[in-house]
Amino acid sequence: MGAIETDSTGGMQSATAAEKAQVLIDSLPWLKRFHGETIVVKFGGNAMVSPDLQRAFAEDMVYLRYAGIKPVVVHGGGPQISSMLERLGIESEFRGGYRVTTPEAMDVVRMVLSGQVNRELVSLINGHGPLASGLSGEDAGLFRGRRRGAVVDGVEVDLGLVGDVVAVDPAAVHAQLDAGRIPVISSIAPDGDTPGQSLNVNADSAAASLAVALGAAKLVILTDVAGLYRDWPNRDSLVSVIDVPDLISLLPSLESGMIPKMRACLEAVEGGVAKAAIIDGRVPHSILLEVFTQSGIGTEVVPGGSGIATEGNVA
Ligand SMILES: Nc1ncnc2c1ncn2[C@@H]1O[C@H](COP(=O)(O)OP(=O)(O)O)[C@@H](O)[C@H]1O
Ligand SMILES: CC(=O)N[C@@H](CCC(=O)OP(=O)(O)O)C(=O)O
Repeated sequence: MGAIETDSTGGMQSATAAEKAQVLIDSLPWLKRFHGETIVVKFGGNAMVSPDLQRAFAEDMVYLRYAGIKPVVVHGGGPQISSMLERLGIESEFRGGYRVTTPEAMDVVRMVLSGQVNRELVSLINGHGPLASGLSGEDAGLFRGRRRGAVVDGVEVDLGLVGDVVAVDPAAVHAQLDAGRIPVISSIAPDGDTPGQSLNVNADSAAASLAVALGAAKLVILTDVAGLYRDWPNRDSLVSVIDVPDLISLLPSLESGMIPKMRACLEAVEGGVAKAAIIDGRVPHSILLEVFTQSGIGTEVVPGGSGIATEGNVA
């Protein structure tokens, strides 16, 4: 598409009819590849801070749905939780990429994710028709969680009410998909060991567990950077494709938010999802570019074993 002039927002201001048609035709192999398939999309809190980006994201989900693909949204809301905690004067800190979650903070996490962010996304999608339906990981036995800690600088850290998803019953999601809906899921899980207790699950990790349970064709994680940087924050070290063995060796050197994200990609691909991608949610409609173009954007994690990692050559 090098010949097409674009404006500052990436719009095709002066594309000819033939060029516009070519863009549509170029998507044909991907429409065929993903028709009838499930794609789990994780929408991160940092990628959803702008109302315009939220609206574009909702359009993309509707577009995928009408293209015959089954999108399933798992959302975070870390910045939104932090801002509510601050307003309420409740302290919170991150250790090893996870929020240390007290019982008081857990109430806020649940209120913001299931009561605010989930509702906003559902209503934005439903501005296009009655398509989206909100769920929490607590609904209909969707997720079962177990408390986890973290190891920071070689020391075991208690994260409080933070958990991993250890079992998924995707029946409720299948029911929504069968009804033609777009499920929108918040990352809260009931604690399988303590009835009545909810756990705060990192949304990347929840999305990966769900992608595996659904047998999704792809997991796409939207965030606020262009992808994985091998040598963060060196902007020349963006990784375009990385295979599982290479990612496993890179994981111990990663920092903060990238740790759960790359662990999630690993879990998804090792669980049978053919590809997991980290893409830049700040680019409007980045998900369409990821799904419907040859090179995709951002960083793709693939099973591999062939040492195919490449840097600095993102499309
Ligand atoms: N190696 C890395 N590559 C890319 N980003 C990194 C890396 N290490 C740390 N980061 C940080 O991780 C952040 C993304 O994680 P996070 O803030 O949790 O996003 P989200 O809200 O989308 O889940 C980036 O904005 C960046 O600051
Ligand atoms: C345990 C843990 O850290 N949970 C996250 C859940 C939300 C989330 O993952 O949001 P993003 O996708 O926007 O980062 C949190 O409390 O912030």
